[in-house]
Amino acid sequence: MPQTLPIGAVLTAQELAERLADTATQALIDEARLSPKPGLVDSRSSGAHQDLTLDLMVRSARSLTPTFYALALHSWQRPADIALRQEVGRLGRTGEARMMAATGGVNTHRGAIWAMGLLVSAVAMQPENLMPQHIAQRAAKIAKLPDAFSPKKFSKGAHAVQRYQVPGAREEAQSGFPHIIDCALPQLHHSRTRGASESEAQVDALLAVMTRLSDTCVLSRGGLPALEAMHQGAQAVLDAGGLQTRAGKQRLRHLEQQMLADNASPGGAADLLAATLFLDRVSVPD
Ligand SMILES: CC(C)(COP(=O)(O)OP(=O)(O)OC[C@H]1O[C@@H](n2cnc3c(N)ncnc32)[C@H](O[C@H]2O[C@H](COP(=O)(O)OP(=O)(O)OP(=O)(O)O)[C@@H](O)[C@H]2O)[C@@H]1O)[C@@H](O)C(=O)NCCC(=O)NCCS
Ligand SMILES: Nc1ncnc2[nH]cnc12
Repeated sequence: MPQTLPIGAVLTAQELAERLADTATQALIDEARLSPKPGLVDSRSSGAHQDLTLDLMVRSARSLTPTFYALALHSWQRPADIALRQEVGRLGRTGEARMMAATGGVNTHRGAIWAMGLLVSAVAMQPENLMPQHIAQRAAKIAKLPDAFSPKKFSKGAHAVQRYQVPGAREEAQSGFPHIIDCALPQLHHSRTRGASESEAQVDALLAVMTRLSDTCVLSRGGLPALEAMHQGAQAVLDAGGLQTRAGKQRLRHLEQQMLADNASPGGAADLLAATLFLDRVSVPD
């Protein structure tokens, strides 16, 4: 069962930062190991990826602990203002550089650094207010502020957002992580309540995100047909009762075959699942 993090006003900034950094890192590792995940790296295979392995994902996650620690420490009891936005942006870019150094230049967790980094900051800003929706709203406030030092360079995500006129990673954060708050967390709780095992409940939470997210990784690799196939396939698994049921497992195998045929990987949904696991472990219920 997931550990509840006993965060309280009694923790020093350093103690809180250490706990948040460890919890964020573990959430990334748990996401990477979770199986079966269609198209993604998991404990069975590298999914649709040629340049990723589970070992690389775990190494990448571990390289990010100091970044999450620094984000928490610098955000401790601070308001969401331009100064904090710039600090968070600088630390996030340092994290991206650490990740690239740890993986030999492979992008394993860029989207995760963004989502998890903002949520780690948001917890540390107000550690006495730990309702998931409130944490996500604080993260959104930082994400909406401009970062004058952000380099203007090409990204596949920004290209997909423009080409398909859909929200991407930036917009997900700016709108308060609706796919975590309205899809993944409720599904996680629902599946647990229905008696699913912890890993089945986590896969169901991933699928709940995959039913609706405009995942720019899927769009970049397979365009709109691949995205629509993912939405429908993930919904079909949940309609059959999720991973807990025989029919759900069968439909998941079908979704996986479809995604591999499309060369599609829901990297954005995976990042949001990791962020969901983090929030599930540090927040208090609404
Ligand atoms: C705001 C940034 C996230 C930059 O965003 P942008 O869209 O411009 O850039 P991308 O570099 O494309 O990164 C976006 C990543 O976000 C994930 N994602 C995709 N869709 C969504 C969505 N709808 N909602 C949320 N998250 C989403 C996804 O990350 C995962 O996929 C990565 C692998 O992607 P890619 O390199 O395309 O890989 P492949 O398909 O495998 O490539 P090939 O093999 O085909 O070559 C992986 O990293 C996952 O994490 C998107 O990739 C943000 O980065 C930013 O502005 N940062 C600046 C620093 C900052 O301000 N930080 C503050 C907080 S710490
Ligand atoms: N498990 C995973 N496989 C591929 N890309 C990812 N991005 C984040 N988690 C991932």
